[in-house]
Amino acid sequence: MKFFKYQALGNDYLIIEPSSLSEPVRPELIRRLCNRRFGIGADGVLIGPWLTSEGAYGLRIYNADGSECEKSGNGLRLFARYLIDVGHAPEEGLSLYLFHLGETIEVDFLPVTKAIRVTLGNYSFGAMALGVNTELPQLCDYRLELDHEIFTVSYVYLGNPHCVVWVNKPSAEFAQTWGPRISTCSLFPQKANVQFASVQDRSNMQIEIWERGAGYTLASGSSACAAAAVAYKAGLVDTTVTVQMPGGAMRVDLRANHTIALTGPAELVYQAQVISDF
Ligand SMILES: N[C@@H](CCC[C@H](N)C(=O)O)C(=O)O
Repeated sequence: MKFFKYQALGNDYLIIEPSSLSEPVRPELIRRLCNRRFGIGADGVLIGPWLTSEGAYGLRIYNADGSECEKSGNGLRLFARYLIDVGHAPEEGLSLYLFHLGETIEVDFLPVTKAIRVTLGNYSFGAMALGVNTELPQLCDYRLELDHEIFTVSYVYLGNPHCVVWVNKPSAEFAQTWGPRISTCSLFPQKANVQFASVQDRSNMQIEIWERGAGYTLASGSSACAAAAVAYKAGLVDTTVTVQMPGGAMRVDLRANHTIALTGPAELVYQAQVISDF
C-alpha cells in the first residue's frame, strides 16, 4: 500500500489514494496505520482523490482512532499540497476546489510565502441545536464543573464540535490532563475538540489542543479557527488573528457571514509503501 506522509506544524496525516487500497477502509486499518509504535504514526488519514463532475477533488478524512471526521483545516490544506506535488492539480498560483462530505471547499496557494489557505464554511455558536446536551441556545463563557474543577468554556461548531476553555497560560500538561475529560463529558455526546486558550493582544492568541479522535496534537487548523471565533465573539481580538500552537503559528481571518480563512504551511515528510499485511 503506497502512502504519503504530510505535516502542518506537526499535525501529521497519511494520504492514501483509493487505488492503493485493496479493500474498503476499516477503522482497524486506520488505527493500525496511525499507531506510532505498531504502525506508521499519524494524527489522521486522508483518502482520495476522486474527481467530481464539477472538477473538485473528493476526499474523506479519518481521525487516528478510526472515526470519520467532518472537518479538518490542516487535513484539507495538506491534501491540496499533495494534489499539486503529485501533479493531480494544476500548478501553484490557482485556486482549487476540494469536495468533502457534500461541501465544496476553496483552497488557495500563496506564492510568496508558499503557504496554503483554506476557506472553511459557516461556523455557528448554536449549542442545543448542534448536538450539545443542554437546553441553552449557546454555551458562551459557560461555567463547567468537572471533577471538582471549574472551567469557563464556549462551544463553537465548524462542521465539527469545539470547546474553547479559557486559561491563564496554556500548557501541554494541563491539556493532556483535562482535554480527554472535557472532550468526553456529558455535555458533548459527539465528544468535542478542546482548546485551552489565552489571548495576548488583539491579534495574537495561544492554544494547547486535545483533539477528539487523535488526542494531544501539536497543531490543529479547525481548533485555531474555533479559538479565534470565540475570542472575536467575546470582543477580545480583531478579525485577523495569529494563533500560536506548540508546533507553530497559523493565521486565521474571520470574514463576513461567519466564514473563516485559515493560512499556514503544509509539507511533504516522505512517501513509502507498507509491505506487511495490515
Ligand atoms: N487536525 C484537524 C482537526 C481534526 C478534527 C478532529 N479531530 C475532529 O474529530 O473533529 C484540523 O487541523 O482541523
